[in-house]
Amino acid sequence: MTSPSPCSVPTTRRFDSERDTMNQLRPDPFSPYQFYTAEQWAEFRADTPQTLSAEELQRLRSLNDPIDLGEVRRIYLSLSRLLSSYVEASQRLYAQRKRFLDIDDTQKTPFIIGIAGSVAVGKSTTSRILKELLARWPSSPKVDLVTTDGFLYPNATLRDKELMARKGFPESYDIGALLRFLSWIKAGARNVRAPLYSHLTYDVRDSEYQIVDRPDILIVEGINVLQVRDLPEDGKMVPFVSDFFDFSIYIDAEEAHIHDWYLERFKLLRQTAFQNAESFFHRYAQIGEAAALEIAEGLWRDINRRNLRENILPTRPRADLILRKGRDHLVEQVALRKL
Ligand SMILES: Nc1ncnc2c1ncn2[C@@H]1O[C@H](COP(=O)(O)OP(=O)(O)O)[C@@H](O)[C@H]1O
Ligand SMILES: CC(C)(COP(=O)(O)O)[C@@H](O)C(=O)NCCC(=O)O
Repeated sequence: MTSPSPCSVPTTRRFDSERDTMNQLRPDPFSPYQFYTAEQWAEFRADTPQTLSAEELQRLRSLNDPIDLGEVRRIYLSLSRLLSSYVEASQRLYAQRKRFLDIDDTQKTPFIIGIAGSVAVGKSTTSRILKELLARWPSSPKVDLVTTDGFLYPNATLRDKELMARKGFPESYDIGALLRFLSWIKAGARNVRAPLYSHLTYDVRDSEYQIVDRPDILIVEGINVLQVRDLPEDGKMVPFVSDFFDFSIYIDAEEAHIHDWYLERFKLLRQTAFQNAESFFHRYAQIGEAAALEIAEGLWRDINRRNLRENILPTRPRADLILRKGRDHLVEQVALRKL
């Protein structure tokens, strides 16, 4: 296959928010990333077969995500092919290291993919599609997906710590539990439990867990997965969640678009999930649309946008791959780390 050439000329793009103007993805000769338009990226698909049907895709996509099979062809098949070469290379390296150390065991180590990005940017859809595509490789690997919301502290604890308005910020997660989970997975432990979160009750589920049993590939999705922590002065060791990743992806979009998607989703949820009397947000289905949208604006501005600016967007340069979406949710640009 002849490789498509990357975009070499900086693209002139309009960024509405002041924040994005400072952080825009701008191809430059010294960037650690190689930039591709969606069309250039699509050529890397080569002969990777399209294994998803329209019905399956419908099931995988989130509420307000218009993703179609064309987008799977353009973006996700190339990504699946790239990841297959990373997984093969990592398995070879792992086997060589065992030979070097004269270790005689057949235990496998899962390949871990981290998926980061703002609330409402579409991480869930990307993660579910990747999970399906990777599981359909000819080698039929076992692929599991874990979301980090299960590792949030329960609401009772967040209330005690006065962190309810900081849900999703680094301090709202039990990072120790997430790190322990990842070390067990990497060590090849069997039947590791991951806690689960309910968007309906807006809380961690009580005594309900997902069992992760030695997958070949584990996808770990969450807004916080590329965050680094301050180093303590007492010399205590502080591993980062991303230390466990073999590959990481950041889903990116202009802040103004993510804001609109959050609001659009809130409107849709008012007509669907919030109608359920069990929903934490049920009261927002019962008030007028203008009042409900004002509340959604506040949640976006005071929690999710703040978190995006302070904790999430600053982690973008740590990703191996960045998928930059346009207004219509479709990926317009792909940046792959070359260094
Ligand atoms: N209040 C809610 N009620 C029901 N589902 C929700 C609610 N908020 C978010 N979701 C769903 O939870 C999933 C994760 O959402 P989010 O954390 O914003 O990440 P992303 O939009 O990047 O996937 C999405 O599928 C979304 O549709
Ligand atoms: C649960 C979330 C923090 C996302 O968690 P993640 O799976 O990314 O760890 C987010 O969906 C959320 O609830 N944010 C708080 C503000 C809000 O209600 O939108």
